Amino acid sequence: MSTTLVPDILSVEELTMRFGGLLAVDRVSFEVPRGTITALIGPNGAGKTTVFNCITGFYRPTGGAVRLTTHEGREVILNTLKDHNIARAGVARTFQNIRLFAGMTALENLLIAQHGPLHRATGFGIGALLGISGYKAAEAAAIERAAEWLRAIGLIARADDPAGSLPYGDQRRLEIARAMCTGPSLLCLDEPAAGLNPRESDDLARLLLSIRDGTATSAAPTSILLIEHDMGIVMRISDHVVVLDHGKKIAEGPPAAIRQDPHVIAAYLGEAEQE
Ligand SMILES: Nc1ncnc2c1ncn2[C@@H]1O[C@H](COP(=O)(O)OP(=O)(O)OP(=O)(O)O)[C@@H](O)[C@H]1O
Repeated sequence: MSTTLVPDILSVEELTMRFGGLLAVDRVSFEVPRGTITALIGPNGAGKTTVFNCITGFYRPTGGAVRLTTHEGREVILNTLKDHNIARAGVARTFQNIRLFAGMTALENLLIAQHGPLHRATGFGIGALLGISGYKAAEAAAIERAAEWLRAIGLIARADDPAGSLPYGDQRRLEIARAMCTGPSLLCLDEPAAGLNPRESDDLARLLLSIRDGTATSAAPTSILLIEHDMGIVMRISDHVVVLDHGKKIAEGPPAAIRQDPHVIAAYLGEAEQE
């Protein structure tokens, strides 16, 4: 879809997911252009979360393909991998419901996210237990990365507070920081603005733009795929919008065009206006 020579970060090709007799996703194709925030929108039951679950390995699609081209230019066919290998390939996600470790501190939540990379960095060896320097260096880097993200989301002063004691909007941003601590090529967010007040939504919008642009921390600019019902946020921060209805793609384009698309107005925005 992109007109540049840079490969899209994600390419979804003829993706199909059937649950028994229900065709939840019907030959859906779209791309997430590199360096963008791409939103996946549509009415309830349109198939958005199912598409997400196919991309992130929670479901094995009935048909079609999902290709990721990582930061380093490596192409990975995601639909053949298990979910932990998809995470390792560079796809991080958050869920509709908050899934932090509520009793652990904000900092601990961000360190746990880096457990796999930390151990890989040291060859899963006994060095970790013996405190050998390679492990110590990797551990220090993990703590520095966590601190950077805590600063980026304005929670460094609450690093040692249990995650469950934080206000809801802070927990939402902490989940995003946790996903970013894995150093993904693609960040997938399922309704990150759900339940946020207007100020929290503004904070979220700023955070997502800074993640896309690589200005949040020293991490590279990161492409984002976003499911979101809050049209205010979608229209404000998305570069590209894909619209599903009844399992099919009905429109795709920049937010300004999507806002005026008659199919979208009929299927989704029109419905919202009637509420
Ligand atoms: N595990 C499953 N088993 C059977 N049917 C499912 C399953 N997951 C989703 N569905 C069905 O697939 C269709 C698409 O659901 P999905 O959750 O992907 O929609 P959505 O666009 O994310 O909706 P919402 O905005 O309400 O979250 C729905 O009819 C849903 O009931």
